[in-house]
Amino acid sequence: MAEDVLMLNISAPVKFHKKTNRRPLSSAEKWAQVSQKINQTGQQHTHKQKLQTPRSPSQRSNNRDTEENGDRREKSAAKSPSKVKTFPKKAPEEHGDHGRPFIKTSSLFRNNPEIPDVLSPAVNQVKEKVFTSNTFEELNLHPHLVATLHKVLNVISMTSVQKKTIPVLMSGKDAVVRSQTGSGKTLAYGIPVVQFLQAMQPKVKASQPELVINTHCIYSFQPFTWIVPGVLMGGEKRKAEKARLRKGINVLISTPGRLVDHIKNTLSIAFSAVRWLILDEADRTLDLGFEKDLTVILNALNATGLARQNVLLSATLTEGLSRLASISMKEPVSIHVSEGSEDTVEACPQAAPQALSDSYAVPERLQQHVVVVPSKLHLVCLAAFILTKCKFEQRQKLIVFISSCEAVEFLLTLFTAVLCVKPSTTSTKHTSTSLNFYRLHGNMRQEERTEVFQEFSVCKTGILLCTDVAARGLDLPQVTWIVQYNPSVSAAEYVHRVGRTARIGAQGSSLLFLTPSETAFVDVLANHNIRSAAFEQEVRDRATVLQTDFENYVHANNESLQTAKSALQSFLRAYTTYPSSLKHIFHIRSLHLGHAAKSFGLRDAPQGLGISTRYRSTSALMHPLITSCRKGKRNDFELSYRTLCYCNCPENCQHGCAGEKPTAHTHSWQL
Ligand SMILES: Nc1ncnc2c1ncn2[C@@H]1O[C@H](COP(=O)(O)OP(=O)(O)OP(=O)(O)O)[C@@H](O)[C@H]1O
Repeated sequence: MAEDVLMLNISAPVKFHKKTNRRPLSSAEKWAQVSQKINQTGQQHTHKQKLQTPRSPSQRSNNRDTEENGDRREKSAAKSPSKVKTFPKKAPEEHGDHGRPFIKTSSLFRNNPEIPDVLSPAVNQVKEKVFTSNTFEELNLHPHLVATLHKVLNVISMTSVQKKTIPVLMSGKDAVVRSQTGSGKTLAYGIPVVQFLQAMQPKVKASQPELVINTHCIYSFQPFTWIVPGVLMGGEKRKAEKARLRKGINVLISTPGRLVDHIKNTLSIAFSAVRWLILDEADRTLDLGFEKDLTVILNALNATGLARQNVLLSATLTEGLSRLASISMKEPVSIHVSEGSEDTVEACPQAAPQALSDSYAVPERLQQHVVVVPSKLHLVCLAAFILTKCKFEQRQKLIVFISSCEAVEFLLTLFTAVLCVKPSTTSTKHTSTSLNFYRLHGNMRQEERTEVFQEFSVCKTGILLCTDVAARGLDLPQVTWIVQYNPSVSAAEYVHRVGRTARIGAQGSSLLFLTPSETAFVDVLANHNIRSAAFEQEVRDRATVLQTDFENYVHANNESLQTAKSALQSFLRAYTTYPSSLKHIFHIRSLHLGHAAKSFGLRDAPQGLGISTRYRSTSALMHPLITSCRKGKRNDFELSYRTLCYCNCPENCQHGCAGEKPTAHTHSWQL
């Protein structure tokens, strides 16, 4: 990376602050200054010109994007925008004009791989209608149950999956149910279960628990006081859970692992009384690790010999489920909610899952986007997107998916420190940029997770940085954007992630970050009939200002430096976990370590990464990373981005898309 070096004198801003006796400017403020300048000088210019930092006449005379030109722009942008000072290109060991050492850092815009055109393959989008005109009164339910649906849950008409599933389950049959995310699957099984429990005679006594096991939440219906739900999940104290079981519950909600734990260690579970087994997110239970747990659970249940109703549900059930269906179900009815497909198929255990195609439905009013960004620019692009949405637009609620817990923690700390402006103590004006960051990942205590979930549920605007713990099943209201900062490990997980928005008929958008070498993932998604649209973008000058702030923060002390390094390591580790079917797209060898390091605020590829004692297995992977370093390909970014927009909802599209073919729109990120 020797030729890819930018000299920055980071001590200059400190001098400037002392002289003026002002507090240091945050990135957001620096950007605001840049934007203001741009607005003042560039009102009548073209869109592209508007977004560029004003240049000297000599610079303006040469608009060609030569390397030298690029260098000059980056150098000037890396300084405080109000006091632009350029430095001649010097050897890394040289010193600044006051004897202060220059910091060596690689340029953001050089040696990036070429950005290929992302051609979105033709996709025959699977569509599912969310609502029907039918009401719950038609179902012969207990009047209290219907009243609770209306008054407590504000639910009047049935969704398609509810209309198809509730009668099947009330007739006592097993079912395999697939319908899109946010279409009301929980009530599709919750209502029959509550109807069943309220009708039982004699009423269940707390000391003789009837169990309904599922892996998802079920609503507590207030009028039926004898219906007592209880939850078992990792992260809670086992003793408290045992006590809860002993008191008596008749709806047991549990994760597979925790239930197995109790099967092996707790005597308080009366499996002989189990009447229902519901596996929500059933395809997930087949994932590595869970299948073994599930076998233990099924064996424990089957040992009782009692008849039981079984239900499997997910938005992404595929034929891979046949094994599970054959061991756990009796002649299940396959319910597949999608327009033009066989709606409800009576089937034998083997046939039912085969009736499910590989095409996943996504919510009709979801607009999906892909942005191709070189690794080096990932961090600033994410920051730019967050600032644009949450600072310049109102009521934006974002969920950002990140591949590891450490990276979530790192980005939370970095963004809070660099992007969130603290209120000025000298001014009465509240200058705080209202960026509310939250985080959710598997290394948090259960109580903490619940707290964050509740806070983010009720907040009007905010950014949730999370891992895939938030990808499935969570019903968070009014989420406007799903950002996949690191791509999901499968098309199914993509569907669940984007399904956290555009729920129950609402509008929503998603943005998938890919590096140039990962663009083939778009084809993988298209194979499952998932349609995406391309973004292109540029953020040259302001991106460099921001990147410098990130790097300064990370390199300010040893602690933040180590945190960044371990976040990078965790990202690399996560990158090795893509399934072999996707390794041709997401292979650790095609990652450029130096560029990936940049996206963690590190100035260069960390030297000692491979010697880490904690992640010895990763160290072996470092060598190919360094040797696979790609050099020399220059990347020209545009200052605006174009969207190729395929709208699933032509009637709601602000761009006027017909929905049939992609339409190009030009946008700008207001940095
Ligand atoms: N008939 C209905 N009318 C209005 N709202 C409903 C109806 N049924 C369910 N809802 C609401 O829709 C939201 C989504 O429901 P739910 O979480 O059950 O979806 P899901 O299909 O299980 O999604 P996922 O696959 O993501 O888990 C919830 O807030 C729920 O209260």
